[in-house]
Amino acid sequence: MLPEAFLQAIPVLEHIEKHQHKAYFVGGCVRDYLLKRPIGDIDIATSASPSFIQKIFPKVIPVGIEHGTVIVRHNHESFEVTTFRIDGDYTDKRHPDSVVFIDNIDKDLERRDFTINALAMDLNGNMIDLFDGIHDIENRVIRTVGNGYERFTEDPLRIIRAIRFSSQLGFTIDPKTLQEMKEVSSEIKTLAIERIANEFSKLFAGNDVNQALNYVRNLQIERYLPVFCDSPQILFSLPVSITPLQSFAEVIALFHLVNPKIEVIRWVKEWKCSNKTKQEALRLVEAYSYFETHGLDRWLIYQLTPSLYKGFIRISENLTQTTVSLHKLEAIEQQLSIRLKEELTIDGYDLMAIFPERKRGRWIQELLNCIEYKVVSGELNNNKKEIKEWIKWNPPETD
Ligand SMILES: Nc1ccn([C@@H]2O[C@H](COP(=O)(O)OP(=O)(O)OP(=O)(O)O)[C@@H](O)[C@H]2O)c(=O)n1
Ligand SMILES: [Mg+2]
Repeated sequence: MLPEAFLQAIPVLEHIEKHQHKAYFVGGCVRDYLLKRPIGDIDIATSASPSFIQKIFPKVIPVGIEHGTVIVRHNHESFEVTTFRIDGDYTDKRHPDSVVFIDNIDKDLERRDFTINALAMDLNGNMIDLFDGIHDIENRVIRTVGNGYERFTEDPLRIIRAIRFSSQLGFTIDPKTLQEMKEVSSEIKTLAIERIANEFSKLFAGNDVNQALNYVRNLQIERYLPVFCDSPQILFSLPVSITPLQSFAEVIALFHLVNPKIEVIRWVKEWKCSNKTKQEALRLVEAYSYFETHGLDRWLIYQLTPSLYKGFIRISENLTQTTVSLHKLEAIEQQLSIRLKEELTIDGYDLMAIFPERKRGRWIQELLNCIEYKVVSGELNNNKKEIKEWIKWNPPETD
């Protein structure tokens, strides 16, 4: 019996086959199925043209129709359906200049990156394995389909993908493939940084991140990566054995904490990260720096917010070799009397009313920050009367 993810896609394959076209599961989903790993996205390859797929399914999103890819929506799920194709040259290193649709899957599998990704499976679970992908899965090896030099030149991102798969799957890279990666590695500098960042996030999240980082160091890939290219030693500054990180924000935070001269802002800018990544990295750094001097306390937990607890734990684990328990963070969270500044029972207007003779100014924000700290750390109750009383005895200095 196929896993649930495949079962949901079966009606899509059946519908294509009903129209006298071939359809297979391909790529990562087949690999992960054989490895009994959780299945991510389901990719389907077919002999039907994109326009034919658009005709026979009611809901089709033409995401990359010029390369033969559409998304079929079925039962509120999305399936990437790509027409069998052979690729022309890749002048932009990302998209082939031209693609030719074909009606046979063999050549389609031949253009793919690694043998473990070049498997196809039909509706009944029968495998098409033209390049010994199953053998390589059994032996836990990453090997290119055919000539590695060509595969990596077509898309140099595959060099980083190979290392990412070694991290995620714990596979080793075949020596010949590794040599070919080395030969083409300088082409990495032609890639869009967002694509590299996406692979790097997955690389750092893999269970075998340390093996993967050794590959990165051995191939000296840092020469072609922003920030690292100016300070190659930072790749060697990490603890010898790190535990996986689950987001690029965590990666940036860790690198900044071990190399404080390189600011988070520079990482974010040169790696073209989102604002969300930037904010998370800054918070993690701030929290960890506070933790180093104050240890775990309510103020730390309050600043961190629950969505970053696990990231904070992973950063601490990498830097202190001791484990901070999630349970402990949550227990401290329970003690918090407020979770947000807005929950304070006092605001700027109240402060101005207490000191009517004072002009508006920085003192208001500073006093509010001070009250916020005292309430969070439990020195003051979040009670308007009590806070006012405290202010009376501790009036702010004049600006
Ligand atoms: N540069 C690339 C990217 C993808 N592929 C092929 O397209 C398939 C789907 O690509 P993608 O979803 O990016 O990778 P997956 O192998 O499915 O891995 P993931 O688990 O990350 O989805 C791959 O298996 C591989 O056959 C390729 O040959 N070259
Ligand atoms: Mg995939």
